[in-house]
Parts: sequence; C-alpha cells; structure tokens
Amino acid sequence: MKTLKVALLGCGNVGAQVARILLEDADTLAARTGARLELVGIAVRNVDSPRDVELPRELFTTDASTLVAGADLVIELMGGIEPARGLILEAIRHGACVVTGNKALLAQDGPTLYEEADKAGVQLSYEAAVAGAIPILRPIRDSLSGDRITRVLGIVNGTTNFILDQMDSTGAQFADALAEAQRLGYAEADPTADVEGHDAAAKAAILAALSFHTRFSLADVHCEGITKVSAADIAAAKDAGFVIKLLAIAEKLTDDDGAEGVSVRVHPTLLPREHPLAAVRGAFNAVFVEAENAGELMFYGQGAGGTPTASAVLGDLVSAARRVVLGGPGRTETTTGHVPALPISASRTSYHVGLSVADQPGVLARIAQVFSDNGVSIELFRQSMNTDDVTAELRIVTHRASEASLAATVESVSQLDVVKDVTSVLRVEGV
Ligand SMILES: NC(=O)c1ccc[n+]([C@@H]2O[C@H](COP(=O)([O-])OP(=O)(O)OC[C@H]3O[C@@H](n4cnc5c(N)ncnc54)[C@H](O)[C@@H]3O)[C@@H](O)[C@H]2O)c1
Ligand SMILES: N[C@@H](CCO)C(=O)O
Ligand code: NA
Repeated sequence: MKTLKVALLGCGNVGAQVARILLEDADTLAARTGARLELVGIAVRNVDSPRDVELPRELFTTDASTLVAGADLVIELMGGIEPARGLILEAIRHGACVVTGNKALLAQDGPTLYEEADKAGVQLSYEAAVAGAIPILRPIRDSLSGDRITRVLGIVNGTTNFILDQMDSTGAQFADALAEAQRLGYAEADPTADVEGHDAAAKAAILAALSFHTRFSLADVHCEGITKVSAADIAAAKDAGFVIKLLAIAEKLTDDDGAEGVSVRVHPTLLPREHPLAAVRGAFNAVFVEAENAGELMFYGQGAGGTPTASAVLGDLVSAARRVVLGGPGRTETTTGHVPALPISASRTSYHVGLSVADQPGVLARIAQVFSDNGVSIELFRQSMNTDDVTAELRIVTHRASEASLAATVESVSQLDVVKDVTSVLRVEGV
C-alpha cells in the first residue's frame, strides 16, 4: 500500500486532536483512503509547550518550511494570516494538497490560494472553516452542484448564539451573558471577532462564494455584531413571537431591471420562534439552505471545539488523499457565476420597528401614513400601554422592504411630534 506523508502545521485545540486521530485511527484511515497517512511532523512555535494530547516528541519541529517541502498532504491549523498563507502557497506550489480551517485567511485572500491550487492541480479543502464539524461546504459544492441555491441563512458563530440564547432564556443583559460565555470558555478574553460579527462575516463570504459560484471577500460583507442588542430588544421580540439570532445571510436578488446580485450580510435578525433556526440553542451552529429544486435544507451540529472540528479536517484529508491515490484533477470550486455583491442598501428584508408614542387619538393613523408614504407595508402591529398611562409602546413588523425605504420611514416617523423615541429597528427573516 502506498504511503502519503502528512505535515501538520499547528498543534492547538484542533491540531492536537487531528494528530491524535491520525495516530489512533491509522488503520481505519488507510482502509478508507487506499494509502497509509503517515504523520511525518508537526510544526509548532515551541516544541516543549504543554499540549492537550500526549504525542511523540520526535514529531515536533519549529521548521515549518522544511516540513512542508517533504509532504504530500499539508494540514494548516495555525490560524492567522502569515506565516499560514506563505506555507500554504509553498505546499501548493510543490504539488501537495492542502486542508485548512483558516476562515480568516480564506475570507481575506482565498482567491489567491484557490487560483494557485487550480494552477497546480491540487486540492485545497476547508470544511472546518465554516461551522466546524457540520458538513456544509461539501454539500453545497458537491451534493447541490446540480441545483441552484437561492439563499443561505446561517448561525455560524457559537459564541454569539450562546450569548443571545442566554439573553433570551434568562433575560440577562449582553454584558452579563458575555461574562457567562467567557466563564464557560466559549468566548475568548478578547471577544471582538465573535461579538462584532467578524468571524461570522468571514464564514458568510465563504458560504456566498460557494453558493453563488463567484468569488466574494470580507469587503463584500455588510457586518453588524450583537453588542447593541439589549435585553429590552430580546423581550420585545419574544413578546411578538420572535427570537433574535446573529445570522450570516447570502441571497441572490434580482432588481427591477432583471439584473442579479448577491447580498452578503451579517446582522442580528428576528426569526419566528417556529423557524427551524430558532431551535438552535446554546453554542450550536446551523445552516439553512434554500435551493430551487431541493427546497429547504438544514445542517446542524457543533460549530467549534477541537475534536468536532478535527472530524471535518480528517474528512477533507481522506478526500484529498483519495484523489492523490486515484489521480485526476483537484476538486475546486467553479467561479462562473459572475454575480456582483450588492450594497446593504439594496437588500430587502422585513423589519421590526419599536416606537414609544403618545397615547392619543390619531397617532396610529399618522404613523401608518408615514409607512405607506414610503411604500413600506405593515404585516403586524402591536400596542402595549406604559404604566405612566400617557405613552404606549408600538411594535411594527413590516413586509419585505428595501433598506433605503425603511431608513426613510424611520427618519420621518422619528420627526413626528407624537413619537417620543424609536426604541429599536431590527431585521426579520423567515416571515
Ligand atoms: N477551535 C475551533 O473550534 C475552531 C473551529 C473551526 C475552525 N478553527 C480554525 O482552526 C485553526 C486552528 O484553531 P485552534 O483553535 O486550534 O487554534 P490554537 O490557537 O489553539 O492553535 C494554533 C496552534 O498553531 C501554532 N502556531 C501559531 N503560529 C505558529 C507559527 N508561526 N509557527 C508554528 N506554529 C504556530 C500555535 O502555537 C498553536 O499550537 C484556526 O484557523 C481557527 O480559525 C478553529
Ligand atoms: N469563535 C468561533 C469558533 C469557530 O470559528 C465560534 O464562537 O463559533
Ligand atoms: Na464545516
């Protein structure tokens, strides 16, 4: 049986588990692959650092470049842009297939890597980069390649889903839910990448590119995090039958002239509590895909964690190794879609608008008139009296409207003398 040399770059949460599985399951992996996958070395910064998994000391090296040069298959799990990017390019250029989980690198400079992999005829796989263990990229790229995807809605960041779920189930404020997420080890000491939506935005760019056969990068993604979501927003949403989730959305839109474009965005979103994504609790991830022929599909599971994420890495490794054993061209994405990324002003969603208003005759009519003047149709309307007996809280859910019309509506409504405050403006999906 043929032996393929595997180089592992990085031995942190995910890398250590990948090394363990490669050693423990060597016979099974050989049977599935048709070649022995020999772990020839693990590149780390410090050979003597303590690790989660006990691994033979002779495997460790600080010379990543030499390790890459002698490998048939390279697994990059260092994270960050450099040296990961340079090492992946070195690997590709000498003909090795590469597996990575590095969404930050792919969202920033994926096109360079994909082009180099194409030129070299090697496979570059990255199932771990989006929603960890959940098989979602290969289903989109392979299983759905005979269909046309119209929309993808993903809960692709476990930390923010945990925080929003805590707020929803306990009434906690954002800061307290974040502290709990940090205490339990979901959120990092510096939670910026998660709570500001940057991690989800990188994953949105990758999902959009595969779904719409066009290269998108982070710059194409409109991104809003969850730091401004208040306990009051959650309570109002709950009251109206919604849950707030941070969604990564990629959808194809056609304008009035028939021109197609893709809206790629990440923002807190209201979902009806009966929507399948509303049932995704805690730190779990899920991706909801709508395709012309398949209809609605949902992929659910663990979006992070060393061992679950290692499962996705090993799946990619076996796939790449089979290709090396059997021959044939690298399995890459097609990029023949050529649909432009649309600005957020072109997106169309439903909105939830919260208003504090004076409780007097004619108020509802004047507010409804402003919505109507801007071409924004109202789907749902609720009013509750405040204890002061002179103001009321209005919650309005609109039909789909353009971001621009909604912004104009909110601006005009806020100018009405009877409107004390616009308490919230949140996007709604799934209605
Ligand atoms: N942890 C997860 O749950 C998860 C899920 C999906 C994807 N990912 C992605 O997988 C990758 C790895 O994540 P992780 O959680 O294992 O990270 P980690 O920080 O735990 O591990 C990174 C490892 O790479 C090593 N490293 C970093 N720079 C290096 C360098 N210059 N030379 C040699 N070694 C270097 C570090 O010493 C460490 O051992 C990242 O790209 C991450 O985004 C992680
Ligand atoms: N920080 C990410 C981990 C995997 O990308 C999350 O919370 O889901
Ligand atoms: Na995945």
